[in-house]
Amino acid sequence: MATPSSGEPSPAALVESAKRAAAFEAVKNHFTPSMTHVGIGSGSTVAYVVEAIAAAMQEAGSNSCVFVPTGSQSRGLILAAGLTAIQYESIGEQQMLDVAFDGADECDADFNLVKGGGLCLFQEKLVAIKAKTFICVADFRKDSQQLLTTWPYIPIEVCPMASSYVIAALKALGSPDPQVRLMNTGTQSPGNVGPSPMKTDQNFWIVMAPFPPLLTSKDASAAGTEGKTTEGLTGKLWEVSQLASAIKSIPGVLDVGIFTGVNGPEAQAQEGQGGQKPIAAYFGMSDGTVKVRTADLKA
Ligand SMILES: O=C[C@H](O)[C@H](O)[C@H](O)COP(=O)(O)O
Repeated sequence: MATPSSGEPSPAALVESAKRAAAFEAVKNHFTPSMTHVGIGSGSTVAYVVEAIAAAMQEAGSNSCVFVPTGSQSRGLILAAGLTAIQYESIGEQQMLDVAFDGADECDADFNLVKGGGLCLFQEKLVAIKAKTFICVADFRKDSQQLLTTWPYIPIEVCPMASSYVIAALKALGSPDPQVRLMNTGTQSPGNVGPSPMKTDQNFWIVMAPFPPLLTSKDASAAGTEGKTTEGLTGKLWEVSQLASAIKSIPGVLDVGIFTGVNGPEAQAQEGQGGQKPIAAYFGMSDGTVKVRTADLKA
């Protein structure tokens, strides 16, 4: 395999600088130190969001904003940056977060997301739907027309005792080979015959469910299927939100790593609070620029 000549950044370094550029641009456009409550997602890209927020707060000499984490890794990032973390449970019923920032494994043309590739999805969804606006921050690999084009599976958080039942139900929905996500370590304790399942912050398991690429609602309307499944070349094709609700309704599923439905302003126009979908997605590109996709806010 060819190695980059000296002086050229490696592919991994390019991805990291793309994540950082996207994070700093998103924070510049959507965070102000006068905000009071901000949600912080999980994953490697969000680390740069926290870095950018901490720098903005330090520059403003402000320390009045509190941050709501989406799991143990997220909480660690907030505290390590010298920021104040509060528990999700302590947020009042009517209190909304000014904004929430989070990463994604894939973002489609209609701002539906796949999330949970780093085992976090349930708390991320709780935080997203408590935010007035949700901003997605990612690198160029995550920018897609349809979900599951590049990312290979839907992460689903399940109660361990129900995992076999959930897997059978996912096969019935058309997933070719759903699997419990296992630790990729060779270490085994005596009597333990194989690697253990990875555990989420809720002590649940993740089932990885591959499906053919998911139709956006526009794709489904154009195909005349109105959100129902259709037979494609690779088997059943699902519209994103139909599949998300079919999976969510399987007994034993805590939540599904598809963020879909409405965004924050659309939810508020319907007298709700926040929404699962971001209003903007920032993608750091390999050439150092940042591509910004902004939802058409009709609400
Ligand atoms: O489980 C993890 C979260 O959903 C992450 O936000 C997502 O996997 C993206 O992570 P990263 O920024 O590391 O690509």
